[in-house]
Amino acid sequence: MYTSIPYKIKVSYDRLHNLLDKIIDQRLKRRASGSCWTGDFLDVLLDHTEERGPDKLDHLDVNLLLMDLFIGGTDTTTTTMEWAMAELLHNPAILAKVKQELSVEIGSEKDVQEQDLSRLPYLEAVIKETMRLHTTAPLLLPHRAEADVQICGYTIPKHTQILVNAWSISRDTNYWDEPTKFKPERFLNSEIDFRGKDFAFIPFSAGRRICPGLNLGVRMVSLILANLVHKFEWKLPNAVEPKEMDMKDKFGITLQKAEPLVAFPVTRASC
Ligand code: HEM
Repeated sequence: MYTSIPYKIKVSYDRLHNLLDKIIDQRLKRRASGSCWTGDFLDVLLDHTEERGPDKLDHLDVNLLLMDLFIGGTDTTTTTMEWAMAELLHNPAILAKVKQELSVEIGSEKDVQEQDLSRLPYLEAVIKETMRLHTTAPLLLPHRAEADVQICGYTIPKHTQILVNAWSISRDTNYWDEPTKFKPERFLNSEIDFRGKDFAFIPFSAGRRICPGLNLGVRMVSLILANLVHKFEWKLPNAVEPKEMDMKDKFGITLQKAEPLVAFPVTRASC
């Protein structure tokens, strides 16, 4: 099944596959013993294995679906988080604005909660700008034409593999002013969103195959970033100046930082 992928990745996939098998088996035993239905995602999927009809899944379907979510949801969110933190440390004036927003809206005593996120427009702009400048999946995922199509005078034959360069789109000077600069302000008082209707900004893709984890991903990244900034001061190692930080990227399915970010958290009280 995974014959065309590198050996190291295959081993990780196999381990994840086995781990998920164990979790599914445990849950099946619990369900068979009559323990209560938790209503979580796994229970809902397993309910579909007991159905008859076109929606019926088997245990392999459940395993592979969960694997898809693990694979789709891990590198993407951690890479976005790392870039967002790196940009904030690289741009102290922007970091100060995020802190200011958090201090006014949340106050120093409280943690940031999910329901607070709608009151943090500057944080949201920082996350959008991170996804624009460091497009998490630069070529999205490969697609394939189901039929011959004509686009702008070009013929795309049926079965052609299509890669959409979302990275280059989000740096196109026809749509973006000073595209290589990190400027969250460009998203303030702007309608541009990443939900697939603005084709100049498609970090989650668009259309039927748009990332199904969009809402979860954005919430996770926003909540974690907000609390990291709100609860800690951050120091760079070896007295590196923010402007000297290495901000180069390394091409891959996800666009990682070439040099992993290293920074030390210091709790507010001990600063
Ligand atoms: C910042 C976070 C994330 C980003 C930037 C992101 C981005 C993307 C992109 C660009 C695609 C390819 C869409 C396409 O062109 O076909 C994709 C697909 C996918 N994502 Fe995400 N994603 C994120 C978080 C998540 C999370 C948290 C999950 C699940 C828990 C997830 C699950 C998936 C799955 C299952 C697919 C494949 C969908 C399909 O094949 O139709 N993603 N994501």
